[in-house]
Amino acid sequence: MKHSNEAGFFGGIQLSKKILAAITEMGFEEPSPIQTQTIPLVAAGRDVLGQAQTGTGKTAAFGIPIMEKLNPDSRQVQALVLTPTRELANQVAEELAKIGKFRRIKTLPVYGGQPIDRQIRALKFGVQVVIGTPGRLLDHIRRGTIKLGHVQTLVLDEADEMLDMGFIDDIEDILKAVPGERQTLLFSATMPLQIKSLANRYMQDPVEVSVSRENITVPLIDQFYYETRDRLDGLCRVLETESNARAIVFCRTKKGVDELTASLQARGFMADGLHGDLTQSQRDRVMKKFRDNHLEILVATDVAARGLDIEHVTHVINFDIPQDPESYVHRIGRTGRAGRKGVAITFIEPREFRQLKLIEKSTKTRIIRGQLPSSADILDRQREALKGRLVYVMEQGDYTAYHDVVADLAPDYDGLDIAAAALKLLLEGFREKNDDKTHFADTGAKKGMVRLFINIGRAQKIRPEDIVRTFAEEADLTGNLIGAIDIYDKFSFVEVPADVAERVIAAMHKNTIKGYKINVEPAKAR
Ligand SMILES: Nc1ncnc2c1ncn2[C@@H]1O[C@H](COP(=O)(O)OP(=O)(O)OP(=O)(O)O)[C@@H](O)[C@H]1O
Ligand SMILES: [Mg+2]
Repeated sequence: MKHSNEAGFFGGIQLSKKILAAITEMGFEEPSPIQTQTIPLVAAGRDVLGQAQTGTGKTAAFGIPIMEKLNPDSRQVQALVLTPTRELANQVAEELAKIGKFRRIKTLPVYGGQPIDRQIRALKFGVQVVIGTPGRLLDHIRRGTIKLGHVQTLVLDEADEMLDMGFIDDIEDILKAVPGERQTLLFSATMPLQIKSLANRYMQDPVEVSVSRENITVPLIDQFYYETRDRLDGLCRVLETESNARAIVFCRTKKGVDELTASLQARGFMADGLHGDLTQSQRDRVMKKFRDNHLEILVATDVAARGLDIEHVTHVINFDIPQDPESYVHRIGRTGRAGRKGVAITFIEPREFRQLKLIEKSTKTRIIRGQLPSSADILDRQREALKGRLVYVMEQGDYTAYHDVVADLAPDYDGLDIAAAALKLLLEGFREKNDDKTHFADTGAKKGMVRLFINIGRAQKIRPEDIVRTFAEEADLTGNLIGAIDIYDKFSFVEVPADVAERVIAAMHKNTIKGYKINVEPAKAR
């Protein structure tokens, strides 16, 4: 190869100048342990079963030697990488493209939910590396729109997931389309024994590289659990105390994701949801928002558990406890990546304690019992944050319009008192004394009314009129209620007279609108 005489070193590994320039541009200075151990093996053509903790550079561990070996002058697909999710296919494609940039190697992500015609055109034009999810790849294989006869290297990223029941048939079908004489690479942070033995069927004399057999979770992640019966309240407390958090919150089901997203949005958090029932363009939009830091909270199913590398995720929160220890390892691994610190929080109900212990045992880690922040803690933090914002406003200097207010009060009140009262007003809002008979929090509702939060999930076909009518009928509040209900934006809130609020909630709990279960609860004060 013509580049082989111009070489340099990445740690102790010899690489061509072009690859070295690319990874230097990516900010890589030293290889990570999995890279040190596997790059030479992959370069030498061996089959490798690679296991290393989340966020320790497994992508480049296979990506660097693959991009080094490929022939950029041939337009045949020479390497095929399989990933379990579309988002991961995209991300791996991008990382490989960066590594191969100066060798002008073309990579193409191929997954469902994207127009197939565009993919077919790109494949026809010729690419050297395809990164795809099994379903769409099979589609191309069956249509004859992808030729895999020149594949030299096959990678199963998240190998244990790919060889798990859900994907195994598809994988076997794809294997039939690639040459038997090939290099096979399997990577994951978790490699259960039964998967390992299964893997042997697809590999030839594989070398097993295991960087962290003992400790499969990342030591830089502080792991806590909170035991509570009101997880939504607990989550809000956590999120409210962490003012600069960028969190991924995992739920067990798609419906759970929708409901939690709506609840968080209704409480004013910048949150959005990700799961497999959304359209691809919705998924792309949410991912982009989160990556660009336009979202504080990504609420997701396990579709986001594996492989995703999003900068500066500070917290991973298991709103629902993961189904198995592997899922726990991968979920929390979305934080604490590439040497950064992270926090993982798992909410459990008392009956889930055993499940938590099982996770602790099989991951050989300790998950420390945490104390949920009290309302006083939250206020403390908010006061601190307020101080910062106040200084900012003073530095900006654009508040002379309020001088008169202070000047009016100044003869009768102390300046320190005026300022402190103004801050209290800002943080806690305005509440008249004696207006607090119910347990409903002050949410800024009109006097004598309370605000109820309506969780309509994804039942977006419901019109405001349907809600009003059902409220009126079912709570037996015909007549006077209808005029009293105010529908707010996205019809997330209604305001009802304080004295009927309890009845409305009870009646709506038994009820559905157009077949959808509608959850109604008192809105939380913010
Ligand atoms: N040698 C290196 N030096 C600095 N950063 C690196 C190095 N290798 C990889 N990285 C960066 O570390 C981050 C994590 O890498 P990667 O996504 O490959 O981890 P992973 O081991 O595949 O994790 P997971 O198990 O979650 O899939 C990425 O942002 C990647 O660019
Ligand atoms: Mg990975």
